[in-house]
Amino acid sequence: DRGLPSPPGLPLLGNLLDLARKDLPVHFMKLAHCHGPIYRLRFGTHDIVVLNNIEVIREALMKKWSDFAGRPQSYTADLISFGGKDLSLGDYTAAWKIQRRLAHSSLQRCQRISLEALIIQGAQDLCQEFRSYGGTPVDLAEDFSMHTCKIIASLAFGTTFEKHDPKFQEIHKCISDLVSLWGSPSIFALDFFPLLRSLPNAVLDRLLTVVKRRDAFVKEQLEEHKRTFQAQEIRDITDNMILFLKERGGEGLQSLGDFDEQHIHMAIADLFIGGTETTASTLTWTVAFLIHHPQAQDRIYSELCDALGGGRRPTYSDREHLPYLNATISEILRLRPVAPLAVPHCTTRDTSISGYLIPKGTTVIPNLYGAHHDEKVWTCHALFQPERFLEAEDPQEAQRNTLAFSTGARVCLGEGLARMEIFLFLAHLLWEFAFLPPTPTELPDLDGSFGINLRCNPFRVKIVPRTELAGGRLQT
Ligand code: HEM
Repeated sequence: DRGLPSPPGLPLLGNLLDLARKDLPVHFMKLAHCHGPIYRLRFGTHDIVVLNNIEVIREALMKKWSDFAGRPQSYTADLISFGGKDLSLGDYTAAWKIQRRLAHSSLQRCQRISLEALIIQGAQDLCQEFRSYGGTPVDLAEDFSMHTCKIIASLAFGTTFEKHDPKFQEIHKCISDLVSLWGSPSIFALDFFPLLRSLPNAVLDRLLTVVKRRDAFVKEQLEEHKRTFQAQEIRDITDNMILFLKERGGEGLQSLGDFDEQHIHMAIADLFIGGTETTASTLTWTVAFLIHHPQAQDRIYSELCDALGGGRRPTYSDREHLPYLNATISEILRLRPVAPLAVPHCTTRDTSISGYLIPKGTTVIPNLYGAHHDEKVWTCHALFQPERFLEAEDPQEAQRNTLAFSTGARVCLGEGLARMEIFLFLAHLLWEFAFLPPTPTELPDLDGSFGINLRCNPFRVKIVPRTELAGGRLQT
């Protein structure tokens, strides 16, 4: 990679201090101001290439998608996924390709059968819950997380959990813990400082306990589904995967090379994890921004009243008639992409970006957050302005410039599901309720906290039925 710009580092430690920053996406953007949209960071013998604008991200992940389809292998990822048989963290191997295709087709199949009705039911349950608060200020992040978890549980296992079911609460907590422990610095350090692996590590112990619980739950579901499986009646993602096992793997999976049942186990676990915190986090961010922008809430409400014309509840086909709600969703995904640095990629062969050589095995980080805040592409990039998607010279180009779900071989597998959930939940909630701060000065923090996810800091909100507002409006 001769000539690739490289911010100065320290002797031996290289750019460790850059990589250890909490606000990595923002820090990477600042480095891009000095060194250009693509640069290399070095740590020990590891090279990490960071991509900071839409052109270089598209060139790598779309145009040369197979060159950038790998994942860097790590000690800790191996530890939690039967030696790296992971869907989201697994490398670009023949077995991974089968795993991804199977996960994709299983999800598609369930989506065709029952998805919209399932999500609308979830949205109505959530409305019921919000009504029950009677205007008392609440933190609704947990409600969003529970309800999106219920939907993916239903798709994955065909199980309709009740919110208060202890088993559901346990697995929901297990997933939240896994996501937050995985992002902790002492886990990150284990991958780069092998000496630490022989020392006691309380965070790693907790992570392994949580992983054990996750695996016991997935295994139990798999075994139960195998017992009750009927080929004529494929009810959910797990059934679909068992069908694949029976059809293709009846004779011991030899025809599938390294692919085995642990790949199926991990695919289910990953869909379950991916389906819980991400969508919920986007919904929480939307409410936080809308509390700051009551005029945007009123505009969405007016649009919903016009499109629905009376008592009917929103369906997914209404999205064609709700441009401002769609623009609001695009703006939230732009401003606060929940996976701001995607998941690190790794080059599968010697390749290049912008004419710079990138050797095989290099870790590549697409800074999606940086691309969404590029002032050359987005005027007043830090401001919440849904109109930008409606008034852009080329609205489709504006859409293409947002990459919250990434792109290419590793594009988010749950994008279709997430988009439908976000739209239907918001349409139902914003049609029935207005979201207000508990007091005029208690407004949500809009900066959030960076980790592997970009999380909204906790806030309280007063949820008021539109029917209780004068003229149904927040603003006159
Ligand atoms: C707002 C919601 C969501 C956002 C913004 C989001 C974003 C992302 C991003 C940025 C990636 C990494 C892509 C890359 O490495 O280039 C990803 C991967 C992934 N997502 Fe999502 N996601 C969301 C919801 C979901 C849902 C609902 C599911 C499950 C049903 C899901 C399952 C996955 C999986 C399995 C991967 C790994 C794909 C692979 O490595 O091949 N995501 N997502």
